[in-house]
Amino acid sequence: MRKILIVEDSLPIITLHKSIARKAGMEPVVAKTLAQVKELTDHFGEFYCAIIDYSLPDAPDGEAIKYILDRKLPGIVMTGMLDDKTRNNILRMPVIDYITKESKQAFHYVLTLLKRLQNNPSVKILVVDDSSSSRSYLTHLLNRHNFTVVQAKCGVNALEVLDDHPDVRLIITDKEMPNMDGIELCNQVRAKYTKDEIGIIGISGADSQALTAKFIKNGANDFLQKPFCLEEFYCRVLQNVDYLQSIETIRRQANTDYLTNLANRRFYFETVTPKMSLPGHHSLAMMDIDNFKSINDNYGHDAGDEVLKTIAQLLTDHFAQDFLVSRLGGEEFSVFFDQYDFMATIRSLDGFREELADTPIKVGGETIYCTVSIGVACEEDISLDNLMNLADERLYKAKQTGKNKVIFE
Ligand SMILES: Nc1nc2c(ncn2[C@@H]2O[C@H](COP(=O)(O)OP(=O)(O)OP(=O)(O)O)[C@@H](O)[C@H]2O)c(=O)[nH]1
Repeated sequence: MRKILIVEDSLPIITLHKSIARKAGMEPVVAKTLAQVKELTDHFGEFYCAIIDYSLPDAPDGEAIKYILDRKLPGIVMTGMLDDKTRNNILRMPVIDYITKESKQAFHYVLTLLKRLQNNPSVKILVVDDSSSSRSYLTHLLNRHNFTVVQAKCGVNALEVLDDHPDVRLIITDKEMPNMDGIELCNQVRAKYTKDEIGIIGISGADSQALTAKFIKNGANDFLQKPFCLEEFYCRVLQNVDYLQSIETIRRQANTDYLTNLANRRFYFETVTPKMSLPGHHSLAMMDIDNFKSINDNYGHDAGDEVLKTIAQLLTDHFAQDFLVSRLGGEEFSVFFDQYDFMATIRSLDGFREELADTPIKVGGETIYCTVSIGVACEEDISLDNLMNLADERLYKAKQTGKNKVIFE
């Protein structure tokens, strides 16, 4: 478990911070004074970050913040002092963020921030600017929040970097650049990716209000005017990342079966249908658990759910490299194959069937064994409906002729 250093002298706030740290999956260690912080210096390497109160009994003017940041431990500052002088003092230091203890909301914000910091390494941001010092500065700011950053020196270079890093989620781009400027880059990116797939924040030093609209009209999600204040920069980046992640979550939930985490019926049809118009053979398997009703009746619905999850996991283990595994509904699954070696497909399905039959599924002290019947079809020039119907007919034949088998003709 990651450790977090809490530098705070107020007992109620220590209690709050401890609970927030645990909710964020971190182990809190408390220091109430700068002297206690200094005693922990040799252990700074063990901490993920620190939450630091601006004013401590032996460090009234932010001295603990400086001490901690100078020793490269990332810090979030909390303060009850709301004046501009303190704010400017804090923002001159390389803090992750600073939060005023104005309300309960501030502590909620700390929790969100701690969760984000742990999640941000999985968020890749592309910084596009022809000035290497601007690129470095922006990269440095983003690294402070643990984002993964890649860079490009112009629009053309950005498109190349994007090809190499299709997992980029956000682009922060300057306007004026040689080869291709930020506006044209927006256009080019939008030809391939929607605003929900990749966010774009345009940045420009030019003092023109029209530019904001131009960036947005050409596909940017947001805009920042240089020179920007750090707080605004982070707010806009975090807001855009949050938006993109929310969309991603909604999309994942809409496409995924809640119980097994496999693709659901909707996603299966949406994804497989375009494949059918490609030339060549297409093959898919329809499968159905044998006597599943009696599993539910004998062991209960929860045990039935465990069986479904076990089968889903085994299907993923066997066929993740194939095009798509889906739970179409109830106790019915389908695998759509990307390769046309039909006999190899039959062998792999039969291997799966055998392994499932030999897999003990343990639920609440009981051990359940179950089997599946599988129908497979492989055809050229056929609609998805017809291919599924053909596989279904063979699945029915498998059920009628003893179950626990693969039928492919
Ligand atoms: N536990 C659980 N059961 C489900 C779920 N969805 C469907 N079922 C059950 O799946 C069972 C399907 O039963 P039947 O269609 O009679 O098929 P079967 O007993 O497998 O018989 P055969 O297909 O002939 O081998 C029903 O009891 C449904 O309630 C689910 O999400 N969880």
